[in-house]
Amino acid sequence: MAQAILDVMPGASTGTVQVSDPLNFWAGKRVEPRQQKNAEPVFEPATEGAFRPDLLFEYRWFRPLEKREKIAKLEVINNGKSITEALVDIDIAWQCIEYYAGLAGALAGQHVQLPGGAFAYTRREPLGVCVGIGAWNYPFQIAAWKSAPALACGNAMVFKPSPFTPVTAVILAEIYKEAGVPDGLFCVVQGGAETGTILCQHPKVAKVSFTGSVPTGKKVMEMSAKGVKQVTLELGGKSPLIIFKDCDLENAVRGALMANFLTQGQVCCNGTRVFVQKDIMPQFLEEVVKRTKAILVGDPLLDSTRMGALINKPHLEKVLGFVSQAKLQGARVLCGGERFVPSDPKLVNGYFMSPCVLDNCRDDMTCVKEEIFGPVMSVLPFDTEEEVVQRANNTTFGLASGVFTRDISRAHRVAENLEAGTCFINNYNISPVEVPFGGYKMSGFGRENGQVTIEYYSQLKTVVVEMGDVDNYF
Ligand SMILES: NC(=O)C1=CN([C@@H]2O[C@H](COP(=O)(O)OP(=O)(O)OC[C@H]3O[C@@H](n4cnc5c(N)ncnc54)[C@H](O)[C@@H]3O)[C@@H](O)[C@H]2O)C=CC1
Ligand SMILES: C[N+](C)(C)CCCC(=O)O
Repeated sequence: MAQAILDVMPGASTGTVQVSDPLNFWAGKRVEPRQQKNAEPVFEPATEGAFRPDLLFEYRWFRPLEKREKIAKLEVINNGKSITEALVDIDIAWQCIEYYAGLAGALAGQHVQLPGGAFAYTRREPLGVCVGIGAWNYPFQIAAWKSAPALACGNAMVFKPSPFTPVTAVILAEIYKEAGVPDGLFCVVQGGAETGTILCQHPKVAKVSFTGSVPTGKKVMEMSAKGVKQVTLELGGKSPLIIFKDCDLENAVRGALMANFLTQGQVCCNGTRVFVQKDIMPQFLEEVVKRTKAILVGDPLLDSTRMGALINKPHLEKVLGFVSQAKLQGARVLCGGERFVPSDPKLVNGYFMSPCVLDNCRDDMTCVKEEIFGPVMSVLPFDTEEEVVQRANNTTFGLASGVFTRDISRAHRVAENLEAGTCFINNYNISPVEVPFGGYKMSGFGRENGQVTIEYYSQLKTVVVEMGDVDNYF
C-alpha cells in the first residue's frame, strides 16, 4: 500500500492520504484530542480519497521536501487548489510573518506634554489570548494572517482551522516552535461549530478573529458581544469589477480571470459581478470566453494545471445549482458550468467543474446577488459611470471592487465612490502583506495585513505622570 502511494505521489494526486500524527497542537507539541466525538471524514477534493487517520504511513513522502513545497503539496491535497497557487499562498504566509516580526520592534506609543511639566504617554499592550477561526479556502495563509500580527503584538493565539482543511495549520505551529516561540503561545485546536462556539464563549479569550460566511460571522459576533470581546470579521462578498471602454482590454480580461477563477472561484474578495461598458461587450466576451475555455482543469498537483477541484461534493453541487438557477432565470452560459471528469482514472470522483461565464445577466438574478463561491463569472452590461457605480453599490456586501480604465481621474473617482474595503485599479486580487484587507457593510470589519492590523491585536494604555503637587479640590 505504502509503496503504491510512493509510486503515484511525485507530481500527481494521491488517491489516499494517511495522517497518523495528531493535528492538534497544544503546549508545544502535537497532541491527541482529549475526546473525539462527531468525527467526520475528510476527503481529498481531487480524488474523493479519504484522509485515513489509521495507517502508519505518515507524510513520509513529504519529509525530504523543503518546507515550502511540503506545505504547498499538503495544502493542494487537502484543499484541491492548484500547486501553482498553493506555492504563492505559502509565500504570502511567510512574507506576512516576516512583516509582522519586523513591525513588532516598531510598536510605539505617543508622548503628550501637559501643563506644569506633567506629561502622559501611551503604550501598546497585548489583548491576551486571541482566537483565530479559519475558513477552508486559504487554510495555511489564513492561519498566518491571523497569528503573525497576534503574536507580534504579544498575544497568544488558539487557532481553529476549518474541519474541511485540518492538515496544515499544525505545521505552522511547528515552524513557530522551531523559530523560538514559547510553548503554548500558538495552539491549534481541531473541530467544527461546537469547538468554535466553546472558543468564542471562553471567558479567558479576549478577541476573536474570524474568516468565513456571513451567517457564522454574525453568530461569532453575538457570542463575543456577550463577553465584550473584540472581533475581526472577514466575511463573504459579491464584489463588482467595472470595465470601462477606454481600458486596456487585454489587461481587463486578465483582471476578470484573476477576479473570478483563483482557488476554483472560492475566494471571498472575488469580483464576480463583471460590469462591462456596452461598447466593448462583444470583444470582451469573445476574449474572456476564449481564455476561460483554455483554463486547464485537472490534477492540482501537476504544474501545468490551472484549476483544481472544489472543496467538497455538497459545495460542488451548490455551485452547479447556482448555474442551473441562473439558466432558469434567463442567463446564457457562454462556457463551462458543468461537472468536469478528468481522463485520469484516479480523478473521476474528484469535485471538478468547468469554469463558467454567464452572459445576459440582470441585477435581480440570484447569480448576481448571492455569493456563489465557485468558478462562475456573471457579466453585466452598463452605459454610464454614474449608473454602474450605483448598481455596483447595490449590495449588502462590501469586501472588494475593481475598475479598469485609462482615465486616471475616473479611476480615482470610482474608487472613492465604491462602497468596499478595497478597490483595485487596473488589476485584481493581488494581496501584498503591507496593504490592509477587510470589508465594508456585511463583509465584516477590522482589517488583516498592513500596519493598521496592529491596532486590532493590541490595546492602548495611557500613563499620566504628574511632576508637581496634586491639585486637591477637597
Ligand atoms: N469569507 C471567506 O473567505 C469564506 C466564505 N465562505 C462562505 O461560507 C460558505 C460556507 O462555508 P463554511 O466553511 O461552512 O463557512 P462557515 O462560516 O460555516 O465556517 C467558517 C469557520 O467557522 C467555524 N464555525 C462554524 N460554525 C461556528 C460557530 N457557530 N461558532 C464558531 N465557529 C464556527 C467553522 O468550523 C470554520 O472554521 C461558503 O460556501 C462561502 O460562501 C467560506 C469560506 C471562506
Ligand atoms: C489571497 N487572496 C487575496 C486571493 C484572497 C485572500 C482572501 C480570502 O481568504 O479569500
